[in-house]
Parts: sequence; structure tokens; C-alpha cells
Amino acid sequence: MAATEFFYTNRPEMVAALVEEIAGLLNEAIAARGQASFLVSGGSSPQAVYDALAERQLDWSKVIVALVDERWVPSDHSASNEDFISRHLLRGPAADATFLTMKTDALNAAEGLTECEARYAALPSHADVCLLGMGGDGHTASLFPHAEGLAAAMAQDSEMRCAVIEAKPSEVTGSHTERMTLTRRYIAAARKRLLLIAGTEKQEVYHLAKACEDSNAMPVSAVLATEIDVYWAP
Ligand SMILES: O=C(O)[C@H](O)[C@@H](O)[C@H](O)[C@H](O)COP(=O)(O)O
Repeated sequence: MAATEFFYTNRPEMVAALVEEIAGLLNEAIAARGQASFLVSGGSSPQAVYDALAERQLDWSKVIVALVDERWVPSDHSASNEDFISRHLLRGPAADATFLTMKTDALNAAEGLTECEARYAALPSHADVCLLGMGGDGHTASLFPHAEGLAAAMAQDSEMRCAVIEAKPSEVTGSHTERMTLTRRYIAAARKRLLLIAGTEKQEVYHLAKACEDSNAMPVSAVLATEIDVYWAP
């Protein structure tokens, strides 16, 4: 299995193509199974995708949007992915979607895992669309290199959909090292995985990750070994 590359000369063209693919996949899922499940990443790259997708006239009442990962911060915190998705995707027509979030009232992610996993039990075994990003350190979702909790999150026989990560502090993590994330196995179980990366630095990291055989050092490499559509623009 491998990556199918969709490389563009500019970001607007890439965003338009990715929005078309996601909208098509969600419509197909609704037509085939009566509902669609859309796993969404945070970060900055997908913002334009969410802003455009929010305006699409889909039957959003039949779409479940669920976070791929979350920083363990209050939902009104500037670093909250829940807040980011609410502001950029769940507005206009898309406000009718159901939203599964990860942050609970628990003091820490470890104590929040049981409730988070119970929430995510509402999703099908195979989510329809999973939109991923990638950091310059080779992480995806919140599967960070050599992180505490990474072995459990990456276990190929895990029955869990969610996992707790304590990332090693870096320029990429900033101060938000305590995370909740989808497991590698639940990401791999999605019917369609999409990776959105932008810029020449990330293109170099992507090529390194494709060749990397140590998924602890570059967790995104495990996802690149599955069928995945990779969207890139400079
Ligand atoms: O919580 C997060 O930060 C994201 O889910 C994370 O995995 C993101 O996709 C990458 O860090 C890329 O982020 P950028 O798109 O901002 O480079």
C-alpha cells in the first residue's frame, strides 16, 4: 500500500481540489450508509479547507465530525482544536453536523481517556474520511516522536480508538505536550486517509518519512505505509 501524491503549484488550487474530494467522499458515505464520519486535524494547514468546506451544501445533519487529536487545554483556549474546528468548520451549513470532541472535565488526559473513548464509540469501526496534517518532526495527529504513551497509541492490535500522549517538549509541540489522539489503528481503519502538507520544508520531511522504517522516530511513516492521498503545495 502506498501514498498517492496530488502535488499542486499553488495552495488555492490544492485547497479547492481537497475540498472537492472531501465533499464527494462525505456525499458518497451519506448515500451509501445514511451517514458520514469525518475525522479532522487541527493545526494551521487545514484552515482554508475547513473554511471552504463549511459553505458546501451537504446534508451536514448526517455528518459526524470528530477530532483527530486535542491539546489538553480548555475549549476556550487559543490552542484548542475544538475551538479551531468550531470556528472554521462548524458554521454556516456545516453547523448542523454532530461534533465529537476529546477534552473532558478531567484534570488530565489520562483521567479523561475513559470518557473520551466512550464518546468515540459513537463512530463506526471504519470512519469515512480522516484528514491528517504532519509536523516538521514527522508527527501526525498527536503521535509525536518518542513520546510517552506512543507505544500504546501505535500498537497495531489496539482495540482503543483514543490514546493519551505526553510529547517531548519541542519547537513543534510548544507548551502543549499533554495530548489526546486517535490511535494509529483507528486512523488506519478509516476508509480514506488524506494528508495535507504545505511548503518545501514539509515536502522534505515527507520524503524522509516515506523512507523511514522507524515509526517511533517519525510516526507519520506508519500512516504513509497505508493507502493515503497526499496533498501538497509550496
Ligand atoms: O493538534 C495539532 O497540532 C494537529 O492535529 C497536528 O497533528 C497538526 O496536523 C500538525 O502539527 C501540522 O500542523 P500545521 O498544519 O499547523 O503545520
